[in-house]
This record gives sequence, C-alpha cells and structure tokens, in this order.
Amino acid sequence: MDGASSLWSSVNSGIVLSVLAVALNLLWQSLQGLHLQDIFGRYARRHARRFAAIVDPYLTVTLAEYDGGRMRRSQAYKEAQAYLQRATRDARGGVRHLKAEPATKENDDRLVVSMGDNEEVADEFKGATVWWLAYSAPPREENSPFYWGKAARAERRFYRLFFLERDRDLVLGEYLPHVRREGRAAMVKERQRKLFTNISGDSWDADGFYCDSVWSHVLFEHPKTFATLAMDPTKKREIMDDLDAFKNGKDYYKRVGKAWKRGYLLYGPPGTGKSTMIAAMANHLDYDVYDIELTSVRTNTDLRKLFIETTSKSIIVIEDIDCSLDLTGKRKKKKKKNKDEEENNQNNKDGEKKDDEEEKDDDKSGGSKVTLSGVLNFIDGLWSACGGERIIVFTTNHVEKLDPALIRRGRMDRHIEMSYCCLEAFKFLAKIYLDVDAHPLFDDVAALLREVDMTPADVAENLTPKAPGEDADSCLATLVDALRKAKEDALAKKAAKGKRKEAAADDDSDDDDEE
Ligand SMILES: Nc1ncnc2c1ncn2[C@@H]1O[C@H](COP(=O)(O)OP(=O)(O)OP(=O)(O)O)[C@@H](O)[C@H]1O
Ligand SMILES: [Mg+2]
Repeated sequence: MDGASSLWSSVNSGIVLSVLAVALNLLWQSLQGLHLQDIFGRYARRHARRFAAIVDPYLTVTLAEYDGGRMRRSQAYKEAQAYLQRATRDARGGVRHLKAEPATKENDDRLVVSMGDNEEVADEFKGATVWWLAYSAPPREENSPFYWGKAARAERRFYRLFFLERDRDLVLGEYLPHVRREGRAAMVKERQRKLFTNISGDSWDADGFYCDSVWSHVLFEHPKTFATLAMDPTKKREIMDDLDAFKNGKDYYKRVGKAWKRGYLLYGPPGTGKSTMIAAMANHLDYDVYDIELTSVRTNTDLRKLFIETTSKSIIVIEDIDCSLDLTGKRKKKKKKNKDEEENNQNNKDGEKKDDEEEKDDDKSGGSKVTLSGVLNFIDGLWSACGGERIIVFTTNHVEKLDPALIRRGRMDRHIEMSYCCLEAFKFLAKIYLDVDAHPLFDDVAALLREVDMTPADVAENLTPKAPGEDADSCLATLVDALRKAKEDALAKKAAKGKRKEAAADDDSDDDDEE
C-alpha cells in the first residue's frame, strides 16, 4: 500500500511538474509576443527570463575587457561594446542606467551611451532573443600575481551574453560573428584616424593603458584632400581610381594570389606636394598613416617588428628614402666586395679601407644597420602579406639615385612624378586660394610659367594674403613679381655658368698653347 501510494505521489508530482513546465513555457512564449518590456518593464522581463530558464535552460558567453591577463583590450570586447552602444540607444524602456562618455571624434558634441553596471539589454536575431548583461569586478588584489600594469589595477569589466539552449547553434554560429562584424563597422565609423611614428614616445595606448608598442601616435588631422591638391586633373583622377580599386580589391587580390598591398613612389623636386599627396591619399581612403623614420630603425629585425605592428587600412610611409640610408651605396659596395673576394682576397690593405668606408657609412645613417635587402623584404617578403590592406609610399627628390630593385613594379607599383607648377595647377590654386576663375594677370602668369620653374608650394605661398587689405589683385601681382624675379635669377645663373665654361675653355687652350 505504502509502495503504491508513494508511486502514486511520484506520478502525481511528475504530472504537476510537467504541467508547470508546459505552462511556464507557454507563458514565456506569450510574454515574448506581448513585448513584455513595454508592459511590465525591465524587472518583469528579467524575472520572466529566469523563470523560463527552469524549463528551457539558457547558456552564457562571457567577454572580458582584458582576457588572459594580457595588457591589451580584447578586440572582441571592444566590438561587442560598439555593437551594444547602438542596441542600448535603441532599447526603449530596457536599460535604465546608462553611462555617457564624450564621442571620440573631435568637434563632436554627442555623448556615447553604454550600459551601466548590472544593466541588461535584449536583442533580437533571426527570431531568437538574447540578453546582454554588463558587469564589473573589483581590481585585482595588490598581492595577486596578476597585479601588474595599469590594466590589471583598473576595474575589470565584462559583458555576459545569455541565450536559450535551443538557440545555441544560431548564437554561436551566426549571432556572435554578426555582433563582431557590426561592432567593427561601428568602430570604423566612429574612429579617429591616427598618425604613427616609430620615434620613441610614450607607451600608452589610446585608452590610457600601458602597451609595449613600437609606435607612438597623435591624431591625424591633416586637412588636405584631392579636392584641394593642385595637379593635372587626368592624373589626379587616375590616382583616385587606382586607390579606390585597391580599397575595394580584397577579392581580386585573393583571386590572383597577391598580397593585398600596393606601393607608390612619389618623386619630384622639394615643394611639389609629395607629402601633401600622402595626406590626401589617407583622407581619401580613410586610412591611418605610419610614418617610418628609417634612420631610427636599428636593424632589419626592428623594421620587421614595426611592420608587424601596423594595422590594416593604413599607409606606411618612408619619406626621402634616398636620404634615409645609403641603400644604393651599400648594395654596390657589397657587389664590389664579392668581386674582390673572388679575386683571391689578394689585397688586404684594400679590404681594410673598404671596411673603414662602410663604418663611415654607418655613422652617416645614425648607426642604423638596416640594409637594402631588409627594406626589400619589408616591402614584399613573406611578412609583408600579414594583415593585408596596406599601402606603402616612398618619397624622394632624386629618383635616379635609387636602386632599381627597390622601385621595380611589384614593389613600387605606381611611380608618380610631382612636378613644377603648370598653368592648370596655377588656375586650380588661384581658385582655391583667391576664389578667382579668370583675371587679367593670368596671361602674364601663364607666359612666365612657361619660362621658369616654380613649385606649387611657392605659387601657393605667393597667393596667400599676408595682410588684412590684400586681395586677388595684389596677390596675383606679388606672384607675377616673384615669377619675374625667378626668371631674372635663372638668366643670371645661366650667364654665370656660361662665363665659367668659357673661362675653363680659355684655360684649356692656354695650357695647350704652352704645351
Ligand atoms: N600640388 C599641390 N597642391 C596644393 N598645395 C601644394 C601642392 N604642392 C605643394 N603644396 C603646398 O606646399 C607645401 C609644401 O608641400 P609638400 O610638403 O607636400 O612638398 P614635398 O614635395 O613633400 O617637399 P619635400 O620634397 O621637401 O618633402 C604644402 O604645405 C602644400 O600646402
Ligand atoms: Mg615632403
């Protein structure tokens, strides 16, 4: 009898539990359909979820701001944060305690809101509902083995994602990648571009945490765009199309099996706009700029390290490559040395002299031991393919001095000559600087520009009003004067050169007579 009653009661309690489970499940489904958060507010929603979890347990995924005790902020955390900023903004009645921080962009008065601690926000994805909880843990104890660096001493922040077990595949397989993608896109939209340099600075990252990076940076705020860069319009269009093709060429580069990078060589006299062109490129592509001071790089290994620490969507610049290092000389010397060695190493004295010269060379390059082969490897060695989407730009005033291997197609894919100001470029600058399309002095300027070379930098300087009363007339007159003076100087120089040549020829004939 006892056994029968206990069996009866266990059957009974089983039925009761099953009915309760079904009821709760039904209740949960209907509450979801009723947009609960609008009706009962966030408390009811949170408790309903917990209640429902009894019959349909939920799983969690936690994202820590600093995972694995590393010094760097976790990329996944940053992406989730950017994604949730939008979800938080859109969640009406969901989140009650928001955190507000100034937007990272300069001159942006908006506040970026994110979830406060212990706040939850719900999100929908392909018919499934998930919840994100923000929470933080106190800083590590001072005697903890992880208590090192500013990051470890700060409050530790986390996001925890809750989802129903039945949505496991959807969340892990599709939703989380979706969050990362969207978060990344939001970050790119909000990001401030940076100008990096390898000349040692402080070692604190953008968030104020210590990092052992080889780069230091400032915000990139150069205002130059292609719209204000004076050059032949066809050439300019070609360059812009080339850059666009590169930026959108991920699939193309993959298909043809090439690393997603492109090299530009900008050459021309000083003041013709090479550095300005780099700024216009960065603004056009919305890329960061890494400016490498090659003489501060001690070895080829350091150069590789610099490269590995650049991010994609960036322009890596080496200005005045011919002055940075005596790359050409080293290569020639090496060739010569090999030849000498082949000749049975006969003359030891010569060898000593060569070593002395090389040492002198090292002194010239500030003790840097970066070699041509190091730079070639940096441009298109195996390492150069890591990460992708990088543009490498070299500038030089003396293209003829560079080693052909350095600038061959494939390394420097596009050679762009920046030259003296032509009529088209002058008209363009006059429009930008003075807002004039035509002027009686234009003919004089055109005639003079055909006779003398003046850089866009000098033309721009002459067209810049220097005092309150100056206008287009006076600025153009100043430019005409400057061009005339340049013409006179050029003529005087030519005459002096002619005289020197004549004198030299006379000397030669006197010598011949004497002989
Ligand atoms: N093509 C151009 N269009 C508009 N402005 C220009 C142009 N070229 C030069 N300038 C102006 O001249 C100044 C100097 O130019 P920039 O520094 O780009 O010359 P550069 O070719 O890099 O010279 P260097 O070889 O000495 O480094 C810039 O401030 C820029 O405003
Ligand atoms: Mg320059």
